[in-house]
Amino acid sequence: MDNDADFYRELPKVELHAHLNGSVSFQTIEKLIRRKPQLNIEHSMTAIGKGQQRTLEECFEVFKVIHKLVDTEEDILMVATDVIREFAADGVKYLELRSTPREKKDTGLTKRSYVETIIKAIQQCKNEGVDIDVRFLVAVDRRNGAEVAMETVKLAEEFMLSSDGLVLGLDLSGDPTVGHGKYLLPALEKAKNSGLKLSLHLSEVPTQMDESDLLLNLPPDRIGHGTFLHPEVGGSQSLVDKVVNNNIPLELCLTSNVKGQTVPCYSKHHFNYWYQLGHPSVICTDDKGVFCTDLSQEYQLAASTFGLNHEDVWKLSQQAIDCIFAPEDVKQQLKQKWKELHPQVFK
Ligand SMILES: CC(C)=CCNc1ncnc2c1ncn2[C@@H]1O[C@H](COP(=O)(O)O)[C@@H](O)[C@H]1O
Repeated sequence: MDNDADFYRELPKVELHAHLNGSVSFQTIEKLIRRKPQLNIEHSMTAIGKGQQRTLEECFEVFKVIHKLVDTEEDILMVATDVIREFAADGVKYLELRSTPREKKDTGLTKRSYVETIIKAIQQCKNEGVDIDVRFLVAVDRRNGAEVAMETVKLAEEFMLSSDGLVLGLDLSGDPTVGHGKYLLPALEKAKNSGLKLSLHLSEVPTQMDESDLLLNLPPDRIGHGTFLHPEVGGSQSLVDKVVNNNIPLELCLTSNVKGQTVPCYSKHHFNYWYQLGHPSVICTDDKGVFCTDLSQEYQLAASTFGLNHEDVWKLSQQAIDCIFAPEDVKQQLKQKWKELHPQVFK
């Protein structure tokens, strides 16, 4: 068909869980490879194609390869502007990008200039009139421990105050099998107390029950993945109760979880559990470049797997507006936009 594909492309969408360096498209990787031929990097090392799967460990190796390709301010500016334009072309009207500030001595890249460059990319796209509202979450890689987490929080706080509302929060991500969230608690508490919104990757693997129990007490403002929170997959009712009682939305990434093998197949994805509960859940891409997907495809997959019709899908994309970190007036503007677009999408 492709009226159906057209519907999903035209559907206005909100993307809340997109890691910048995981979102780099084939075309942009091509440009980066041309800039750095000496690295001998091939496409097969930066993406996981259709029908392919990798272990979690292998997936995290992919990010290391992409990080080698993206290590100057110029690279970051190109990657961020390309990613923003691609999300806009996919019908995303509001995007919260996240990325881990990195420094690279030999290229002069600092963590501060890293964040500044992403802000510059957001402003550049805005000035060009790209039809998308983009905000930024500063990411903490759990691998780097408590001290780096605290430094990152301080940087995020500064940018929250100086970026005119573009920097809204903090993301906790990185290889879930490394480190323990208890060491990061002081940094996360500081972030929360200063007004940064918290989106935490929780229970991405089954061994994180204690950590999730602890971090849910903060409580976070949103949860990334939450794959193993519910009792049917080894989580617990008390974890579910904490999520439900605090009304914490989940960011759910179907293809990422299937390709990374934390979920056995689409039909067993925990989207169904939370959707049936009526709990706020937002479909997201995670790493659209690495997992060769886009948000339209992810909505279409959720619909075909779980039997949602176009009206259900519309409601799902509209409900995502209530889960954004930007303030109330932005939510109202987006709701108005959805209202205006409805006749066009259902023509
Ligand atoms: C391996 C797999 C199935 C990935 C999907 N799930 C993920 N879980 C945790 N952290 C992630 C995931 N995807 C991306 N990241 C984080 O995002 C980084 C890449 O984007 P960036 O450099 O922060 O701009 C990775 O190094 C990692 O720290």
